[in-house]
Amino acid sequence: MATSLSEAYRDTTLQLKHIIPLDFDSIHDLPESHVWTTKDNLLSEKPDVLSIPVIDLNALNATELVRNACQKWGMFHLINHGIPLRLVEEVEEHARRLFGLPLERKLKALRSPSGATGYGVARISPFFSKLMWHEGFTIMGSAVDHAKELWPDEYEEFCDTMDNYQKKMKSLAYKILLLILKALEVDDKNQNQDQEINCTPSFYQSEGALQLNSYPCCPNPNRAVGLAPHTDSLLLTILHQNDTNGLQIFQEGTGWVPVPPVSGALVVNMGDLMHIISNAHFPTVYHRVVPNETRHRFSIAYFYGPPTDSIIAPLSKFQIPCFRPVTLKEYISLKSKHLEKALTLLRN
Ligand SMILES: C=C1C[C@]23C[C@@]1(O)CC[C@H]2[C@@]12CCC[C@@](C)(C(=O)O1)[C@H]2[C@@H]3C(=O)O
Ligand SMILES: O=C(O)CCC(=O)C(=O)O
Ligand SMILES: [Fe+2]
Repeated sequence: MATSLSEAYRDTTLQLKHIIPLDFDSIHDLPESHVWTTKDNLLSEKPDVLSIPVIDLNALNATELVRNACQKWGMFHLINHGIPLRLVEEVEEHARRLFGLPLERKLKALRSPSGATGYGVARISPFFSKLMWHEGFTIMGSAVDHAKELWPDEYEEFCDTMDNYQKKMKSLAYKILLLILKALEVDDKNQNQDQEINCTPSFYQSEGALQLNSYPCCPNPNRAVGLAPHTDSLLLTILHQNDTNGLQIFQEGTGWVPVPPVSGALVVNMGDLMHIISNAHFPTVYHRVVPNETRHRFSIAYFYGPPTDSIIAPLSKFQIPCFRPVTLKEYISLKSKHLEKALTLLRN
């Protein structure tokens, strides 16, 4: 039987100190465990002129706009995406309610050491000597087991909303994937075009994960890190951010560029698997979150990928593939051991 996404994480057991978040409610000063040094390049204001493009999903030239955005940034804001604003607001409200619970209640839904879902710090935590000003809640499919742990008598509304959001995200992600494949000119000039998309089994089915992120107000934001620099592992990520700044992406030659929220838009970013299938034409986005002294940031990220046993390789139109083929399951294991170096290890 095929391995599910959560099962693919089973071999990567984490220690509890890399799962349990801080009790943010009881903290008034930044604890030493969360103080990052200046060499972590925390302060980096960049010119406001640089901004991620905003793309209308229904624009006639959407493919071209997506191609340019993916090449230059690996990221874009998407408008007219068809996800009802009310649904996005509901998911955000549920996230606020969840993270607003007392720590002892949130710990009832703690991610298990070999698990992938539930409450906890980011999976990348073991790669850093300092801890992040962040707490997260990961959902893969039904959230019912963890929701019952949080709210034994009133878990249904949370589950229904998360199911509905994941369903809508999945179909939006598929639409975006087809647009990106078109932007990669899979269908250009040669007869193989649609064949390549349609013959790639991994594009028919998919696996996804929903991550609720919370970055509470931080007593000393200049010395703390919300989410440490990382790239997302799967094909693409669709992100909603509340009206609080914090997300930044790294641009070679420029440095850290802020990605302020655009009202009603979702942020789409390329992940490692897209970098592989695009034969490195599209960058995987290196990004981080900086905390805020007065505002509590929430974000909702949907990670979209192929089934874990499908083989990911540069599209066959690229005659000199710069990566070797890999299954998602193998890639998850490589990433859990080597973080960003995982991609380099796959280079031909
Ligand atoms: C499918 C997934 C992507 C993710 C690991 C996860 O199993 C669910 C959480 C995701 C997340 C969110 C915060 C940043 C990140 C690097 C992490 O530590 O957990 C991503 C993971 C990823 O893209 O590899
Ligand atoms: O909060 C954010 O904007 C970023 C979240 C993120 O990078 C992630 O969940 O992978
Ligand atoms: Fe991310």
